[in-house]
Amino acid sequence: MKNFATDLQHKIDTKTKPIGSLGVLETIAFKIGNIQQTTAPVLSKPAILIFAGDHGIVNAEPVSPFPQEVTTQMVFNFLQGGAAINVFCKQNNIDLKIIDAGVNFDFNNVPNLINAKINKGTKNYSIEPAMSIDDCNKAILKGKEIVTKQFSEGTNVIGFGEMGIGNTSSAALLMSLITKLPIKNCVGKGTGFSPEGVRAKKAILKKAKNNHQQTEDPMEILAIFGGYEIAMMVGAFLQAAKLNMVILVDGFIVTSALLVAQAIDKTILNNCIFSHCSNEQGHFKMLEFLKADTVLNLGLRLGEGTGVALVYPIVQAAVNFLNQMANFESAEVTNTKY
Ligand SMILES: O=C(O)c1ccc[n+]([C@@H]2O[C@H](COP(=O)([O-])O)[C@@H](O)[C@H]2O)c1
Ligand SMILES: Cc1cc2nc[nH]c2cc1C
Repeated sequence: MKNFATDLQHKIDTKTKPIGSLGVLETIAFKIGNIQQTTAPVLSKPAILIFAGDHGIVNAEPVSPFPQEVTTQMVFNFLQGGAAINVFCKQNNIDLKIIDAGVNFDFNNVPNLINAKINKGTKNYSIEPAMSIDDCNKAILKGKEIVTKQFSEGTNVIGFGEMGIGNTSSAALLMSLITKLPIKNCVGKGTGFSPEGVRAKKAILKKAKNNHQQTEDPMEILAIFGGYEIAMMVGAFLQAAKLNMVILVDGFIVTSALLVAQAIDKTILNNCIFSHCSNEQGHFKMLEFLKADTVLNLGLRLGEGTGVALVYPIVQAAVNFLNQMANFESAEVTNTKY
């Protein structure tokens, strides 16, 4: 008896094209068909959720060339439609939501901003855990709740973006603890540090890592070194997989949240498509750890979910060829004899 995967592969292989000639689009089509367990998958109401949060360490140590207030300023920029992610979402008809996960500013019911604030930024993990386990859990729950709401609005394909000055440092620490790679392989220039800046950042983060009891528990690692936006994305990943959505994975910080989420539940990876390889040194090794192939390699290093917004038309094209192309028989095209 033939199984489902064989039927799906047969449908892909009998389209009017040489076998394999649509390359990565064929891999994507197979993956989405497999997620939805159908040979005629549908993508509905694509959405990107941007989680924003501040990091206590930023005001104490030189881990970013930008000051903390840029997180707040960029949240206003997202709400006004002026950021890169706004432009790309508009171009590709992607629903965009902005979430205050833990920004160090009182927004006081600013229209269109989803208020999920747990605290006004994390604590400085050079000296104490960034979050209490309790607050970290609250963030995870909020992330789950927000994804459930988006799903109830009809979304079955989702991506996450983030904004948080200093969050490449958190991401590097999470990466180092989960992959067991040394800090030096996980730290990069972030928003644009000079080589000297990166050197100092590595020394600060190595010291911060050694200031805490080493643990292998993903929840503890997240609470000690994470951020509210990262913890909320961990919850978002877990819930999106539970709801069997197609999950599009963005750059370095978003993938660090996925590293934590997959340490809690490995099966999440079955639902993930990786948009791009970020230019942040460390992302490539993160992807290698996850055995993940990416679709784009555009030298992106922005975050916000921009890789996801840019890859979406290609993902849609994969589903469209599967649903709309003729096959050799229907189009009466002669297939290979050999
Ligand atoms: O997504 C990426 O690969 C990425 C790589 C480097 C930087 N970023 C963005 O830059 C910010 C963090 O950089 P930093 O230098 O402040 O740690 C944060 O807002 C991220 O969205 C994002
Ligand atoms: C300007 C700016 C825009 C960003 N978008 C995501 N991270 C960012 C960091 C900075 C500094």
